[in-house]
Amino acid sequence: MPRFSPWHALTPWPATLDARWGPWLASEDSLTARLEHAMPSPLGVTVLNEAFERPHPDEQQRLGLACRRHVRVREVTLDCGDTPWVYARSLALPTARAEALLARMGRTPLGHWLFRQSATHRSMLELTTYDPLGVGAIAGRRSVFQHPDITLLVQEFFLPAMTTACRLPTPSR
Ligand SMILES: C=C(O[C@@H]1C=C(C(=O)O)C=C[C@H]1O)C(=O)O
Repeated sequence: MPRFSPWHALTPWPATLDARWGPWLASEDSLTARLEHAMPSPLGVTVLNEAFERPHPDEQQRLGLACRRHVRVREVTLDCGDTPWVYARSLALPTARAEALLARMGRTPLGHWLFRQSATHRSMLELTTYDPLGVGAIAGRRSVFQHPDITLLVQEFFLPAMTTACRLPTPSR
């Protein structure tokens, strides 16, 4: 995925995004659960990448890392049947507990685990809109989940198939 434009706080709401995006971008409940509710077919998880990699500079900064040391990266799409609706890139600080947790996650959405944990704290959400292929902008959001077992930066990008299926207006740049 090409790099995106800068991240912005949720407020003030960006002029590039119609207010109908609000429930998808600003809600703090589980996106997985929200998608499962909206999808006409069962939600699936396609694991694209699970690796030990250096974060991108903006990710390093958001995780508060002083240097670009390796972190655990998980990239998935959340699919409606065979069609990817959301691309998610999540980065965990590499601890034994985080490794163990992500190793057993596989095709289970992280949201199913995260939102069952009472000890989880979620940071403020941030938004971005960008046009990765020059064919129309997409919206993204990110936040950091803090749990005794894992510190996780979750970045979610809403793909055109979902925009169309949910009758949402295409973001502008
Ligand atoms: C954070 C959540 O989990 C979702 C599941 C993910 C995964 O399995 O890798 C990644 C990002 C999220 O969209 C959520 O449901 O809100």
